[in-house]
Amino acid sequence: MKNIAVVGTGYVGLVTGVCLADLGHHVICIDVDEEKVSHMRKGYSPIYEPQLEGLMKKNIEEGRLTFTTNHAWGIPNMDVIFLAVGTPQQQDGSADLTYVQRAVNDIAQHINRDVIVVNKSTVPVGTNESIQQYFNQHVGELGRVDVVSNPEFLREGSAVYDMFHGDRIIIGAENEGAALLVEELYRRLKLPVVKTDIRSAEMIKYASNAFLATKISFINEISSICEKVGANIEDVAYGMGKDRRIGTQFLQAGIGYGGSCFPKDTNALVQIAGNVEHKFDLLESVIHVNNRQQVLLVKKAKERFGSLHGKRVAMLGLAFKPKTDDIRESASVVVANELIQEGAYVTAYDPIAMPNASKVLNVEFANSTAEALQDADAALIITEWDEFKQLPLSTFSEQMRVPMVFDGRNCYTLEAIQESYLEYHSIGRPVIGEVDLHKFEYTQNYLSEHG
Ligand SMILES: NC(=O)c1ccc[n+]([C@@H]2O[C@H](COP(=O)([O-])OP(=O)(O)OC[C@H]3O[C@@H](n4cnc5c(N)ncnc54)[C@H](O)[C@@H]3O)[C@@H](O)[C@H]2O)c1
Ligand SMILES: O=c1ccn([C@@H]2O[C@H](COP(=O)(O)OP(=O)(O)O[C@H]3O[C@H](CO)[C@@H](O)[C@H](O)[C@H]3O)[C@@H](O)[C@H]2O)c(=O)[nH]1
Repeated sequence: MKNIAVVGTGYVGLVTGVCLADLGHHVICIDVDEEKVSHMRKGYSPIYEPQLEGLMKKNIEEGRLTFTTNHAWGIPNMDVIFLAVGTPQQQDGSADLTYVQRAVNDIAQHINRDVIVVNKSTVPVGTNESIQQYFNQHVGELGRVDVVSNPEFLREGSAVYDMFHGDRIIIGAENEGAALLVEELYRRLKLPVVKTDIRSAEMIKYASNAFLATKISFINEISSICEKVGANIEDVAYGMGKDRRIGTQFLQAGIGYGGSCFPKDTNALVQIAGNVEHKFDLLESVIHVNNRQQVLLVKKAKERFGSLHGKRVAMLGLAFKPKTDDIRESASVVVANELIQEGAYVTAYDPIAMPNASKVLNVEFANSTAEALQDADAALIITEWDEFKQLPLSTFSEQMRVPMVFDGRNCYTLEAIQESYLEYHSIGRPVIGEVDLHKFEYTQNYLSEHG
């Protein structure tokens, strides 16, 4: 069992640290965010991620997991140092490597022996070679550093599960001994290991995310054609996915992909490809389709009402996907801002993500689905939380002023909708029901005039 430091304790670093500790290693998680660290020391996870907190507490109690803000305490005497800091998007779409550079500098200052630095941050091809050169120049006589690229493929909302049951572990290394040692760290997981050179490992990460994003934009384009020709995207995706060469996963049509990875990684790969010789036209279209898809519900609602000015709109779901409190690049942010711009009054509800959303969204927040739907003229479903999928459809008709639903995640079967009193617009499927908007307008005018 090895002594491991993990630098950067966000989604990737914390899950990596906790899971490596659970495999039996001694892990010190280092983060510059003092509040986060003091929280984690007490066994509280700063992020909502199923299974994570329980596993964290267990490994703290069993003495294999500690947290610090102090690189000088965490870095010396380690066998392996994982790097898992953020690589956000810059204005031009390329990856911002500021945090990586700072963390590498922090690590270099405190290395006192031979060590392997394993990079899990998603970085442009060539970055890990630059990191290797930096260590070669700055660590000197105190120890030899071997940099290994080990990109991460976990999904938020199922991160712990993915760590233990991933499809593959990618190890990119120039030094065979370093690659073997990293493989050994994960041995108990019994997962397939792909060993390659560093540049190919870096490329595997970007290419994988770009391909998955392409699948989503492809099925979203097909869903628009389904709407035009009267086909049903659910049946089309199922029928396509049964072909094992295509596969059923990532063919869920909706209001586009969000999150901290697909948007930034697709943009970064477009930048890596460049503007002239290898211009990545296909991926640029994927991004364009996704931007269009994120505003689709607002477009549909606007078309249906004529104008959204003064309408009360309920937004169900804010997280970029279920089972996470992350709203980074979520369609909800785009949708809320569009609605506000159109002059609508927005009330939003999300089972988990409201504290994060309240930092960036200027909307009203409700305490429950029913409260959000109260007197609404339209409901927009943004995230397919089970809570919404299991909602009796009568809740919409009972709570809303106008029972008009725009479902961006196809949460309900058309059969169930047919038995409800809703007008229901979804993605790539026929519209069901038709409310008489004149009747509702008349009632509203009558009530406002006569009290
Ligand atoms: N979030 C995901 O699902 C996911 C999955 C696979 C890969 N990735 C990649 O992994 C990397 C990390 O992503 P994330 O979502 O975990 O980021 P994050 O923003 O959640 O966490 C990064 C953490 O690093 C800390 N940090 C920054 N500089 C530091 C330093 N010098 N020393 C110590 N700590 C420092 C920050 O305080 C923060 O807590 C990114 O490159 C991302 O693209 C993310
Ligand atoms: O069929 C689908 C599948 C996903 N999505 C959307 O795509 C986004 C991303 O979903 P998902 O991939 O499940 O979550 P992430 O946590 O962003 O994980 C992706 O990004 C991570 C960061 O790089 C990688 O590690 C993972 O392998 C990769 O799946 C979300 O907005 C989903 O709603 C769809 O619209 N349709």
